[in-house]
Amino acid sequence: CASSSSSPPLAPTHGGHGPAAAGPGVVELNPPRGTRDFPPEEMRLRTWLFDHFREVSRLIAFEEVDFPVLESEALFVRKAGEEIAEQLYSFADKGGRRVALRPEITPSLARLVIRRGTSAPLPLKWFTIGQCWRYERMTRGRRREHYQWNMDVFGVPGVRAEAELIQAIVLLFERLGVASSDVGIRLSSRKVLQVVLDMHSVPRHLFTQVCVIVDKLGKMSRDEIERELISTGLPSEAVQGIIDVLSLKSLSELEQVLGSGAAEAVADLKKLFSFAEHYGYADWICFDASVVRGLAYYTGIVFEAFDRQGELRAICGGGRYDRLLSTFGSEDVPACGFGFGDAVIVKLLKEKGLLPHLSRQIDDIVFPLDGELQGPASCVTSSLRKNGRSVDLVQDKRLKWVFKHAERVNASRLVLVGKSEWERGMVRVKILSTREEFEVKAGELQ
Ligand SMILES: OCc1cccc(Br)n1
Repeated sequence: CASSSSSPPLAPTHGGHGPAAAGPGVVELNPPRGTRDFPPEEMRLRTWLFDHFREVSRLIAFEEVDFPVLESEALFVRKAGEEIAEQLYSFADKGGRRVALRPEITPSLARLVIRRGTSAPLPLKWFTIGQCWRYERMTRGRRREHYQWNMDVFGVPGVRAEAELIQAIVLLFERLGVASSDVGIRLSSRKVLQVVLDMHSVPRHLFTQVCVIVDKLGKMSRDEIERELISTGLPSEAVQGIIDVLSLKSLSELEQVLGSGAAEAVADLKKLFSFAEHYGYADWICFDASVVRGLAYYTGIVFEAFDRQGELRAICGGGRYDRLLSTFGSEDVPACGFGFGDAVIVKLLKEKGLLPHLSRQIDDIVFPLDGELQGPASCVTSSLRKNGRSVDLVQDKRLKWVFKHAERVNASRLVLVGKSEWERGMVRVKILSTREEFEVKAGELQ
């Protein structure tokens, strides 16, 4: 009940007047640039998608965790030139502390694993769905926030963790009606790139920077990639070696070109392909040496889901990060995980005609036929809700409006509380699908 002088009036957006022209004292009604509101129809789609994320996480026996959207900036400061670090949504809070709206969730997961220490028996299989942020100059008009489903495994050094994660992704796609003819999962190992750099005596400290640059393949021209690689100080023959290896499309080619140096990477990949056969998702995955992903901390298998028509950005992506925890001053724990954003998948579903039709659904509408029956109507409503029925108690409307409303919200029943029926302890029930109508004792209505 703030007085009118203390808060500027919100521009009227309902009642048919439309938003007032922006001007002094009129609050901006759009959400901050790059962010979204979720009105009911959008929220139903988001809830539908997140329910699938949750159900798949349950199927793979992952536990849900959560974290603050706001983290210490230090959690994300890395020197590898990642876009995610360059676009960090960071600021000094009122206490002068450097904080950031998280751009990703993996560092928070790692922070909690460290906090929990050895009290948490390994392996840990954790998932979360959370909003992530970036501060990008709006010149590109891209979003500044999205929601990401993350699934991460801590304490499993072998690729069977990656095999579990890839099954989660495949199960999700299958639940949404996406087939392996629509989407593939390309995978490789960063150990491949490590071997190439070692072959050319490139210092190890350049590894993460090289990976971040190489990940821009497909988004930047090959010449630009080569120029960026040269600018890190790589000798030109190393750059050529990298570009040549990235075009390899089979493990046998990889073995031929890299020889025994790639033995570990090839063994990991062969084991993962073997697991894929046993899980039954082999037709979803393919080896692609150009996959490196753009996060500095990946150390092994990396993977990303892509639309086979090649029109969209990666739908999800992830990989192994066995040395992230030591960057936070802790003992390392082998780990791998993926992030699955809420935007590209919806674009894919739209393109494939796979978006669900999600309308509002209410079990009962209770309507008092005149004013002094509002009390009894509330009593009937309360009893139905305690029995688990979703009830819309409608007041101060004409009956014609109530029938229209019942149709709009796909109500199953209309419960009319009328004077003569109530005096006999009864209410009138209309089954809206069959038009069947009957009286029932108010106390027995379920
Ligand atoms: O995938 C990179 C990213 C991070 C935070 C927010 C958004 Br939108 N996109």
